[in-house]
Amino acid sequence: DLQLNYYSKSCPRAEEIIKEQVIKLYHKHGNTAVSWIRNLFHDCIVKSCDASLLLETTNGIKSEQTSSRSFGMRNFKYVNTIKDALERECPMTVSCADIVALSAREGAVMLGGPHIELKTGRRDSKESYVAEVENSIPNHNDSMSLVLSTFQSIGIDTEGTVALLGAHSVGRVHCTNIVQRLYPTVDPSLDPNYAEYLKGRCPSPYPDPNAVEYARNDRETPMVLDNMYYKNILGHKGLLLVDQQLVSDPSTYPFVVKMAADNGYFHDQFSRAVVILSENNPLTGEQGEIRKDCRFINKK
Ligand code: HEM
Ligand SMILES: [Ca+2]
Ligand SMILES: [Ca+2]
Repeated sequence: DLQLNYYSKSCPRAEEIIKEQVIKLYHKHGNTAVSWIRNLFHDCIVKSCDASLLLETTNGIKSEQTSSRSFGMRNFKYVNTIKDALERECPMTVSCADIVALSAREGAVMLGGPHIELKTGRRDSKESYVAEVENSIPNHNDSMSLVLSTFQSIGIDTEGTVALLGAHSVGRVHCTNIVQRLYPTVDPSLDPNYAEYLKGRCPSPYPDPNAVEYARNDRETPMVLDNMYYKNILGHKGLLLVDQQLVSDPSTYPFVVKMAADNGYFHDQFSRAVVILSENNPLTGEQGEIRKDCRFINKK
């Protein structure tokens, strides 16, 4: 089973090393911290928190990163920086799955979020589950009831789901994911002034998907994991349809109001939900393996 401080004997400085590396990377590329949080969601909700997301396409393996749901994900190469630091201290000991979990935890701290106590001892998958990605991760224009039932299926309740979407208080969205709400007519659930601003960011209804055209998720505090997200969506300034639906759906709306009013409550609920997400169906004991390189399964 997962336990607190799983590496206390085998690699006592493991958690400290991950923290040091996340801090270092944050100072070089602030958005790495944002990526670690998104990685946790995209890895853990697909089958298990098992670093399946990190596998690259090679003979016999098609990477989950190639799924359309992974669009916009970045900074995977810096996972290697963290793993290399761990390998130097304790070779073949710390799993990539625990790097996913703990880097997300430290990323949240760097972005002014809560410090979350997480168990460790996850092991790494020996396969990619690319075919399951689209069923496991909702699309940004799916209905709220589908989103809620997806999270429910891994034990995250409505309140926890509302809190997790608060991760959209940081980071960016590319224009391809926004333009349906701007052209040919502006979605009436968008604040008209905000829509004008977004049109400035995304001037074409047909953005080149390879162009680096995007808007920040939260114009107010784009690099702070705070409850500004909920204030924004209450003010009709949500970027994705899924964000705006938290306000229009009567089952989620009361939690939005509460989180908008109380950053501490948001952080508590976010922490609670991250723990559940990070403990989804882990590989433990003799299951899976400890990868040497997070991008590839070990050679036999
Ligand atoms: C139904 C649930 C969700 C949907 C449909 C969704 C969808 C998306 C989409 C479409 C983007 C923008 C990608 C782009 O255009 O570059 C995005 C960004 C992001 N998402 Fe989500 N998301 C969901 C839940 C979550 C959760 C639970 C987390 C973490 C706890 C999360 C963390 C992030 C982060 C941090 C970004 C910004 C990434 C960056 O700037 O590099 N999302 N999400
Ligand atoms: Ca996974
Ligand atoms: Ca923010």
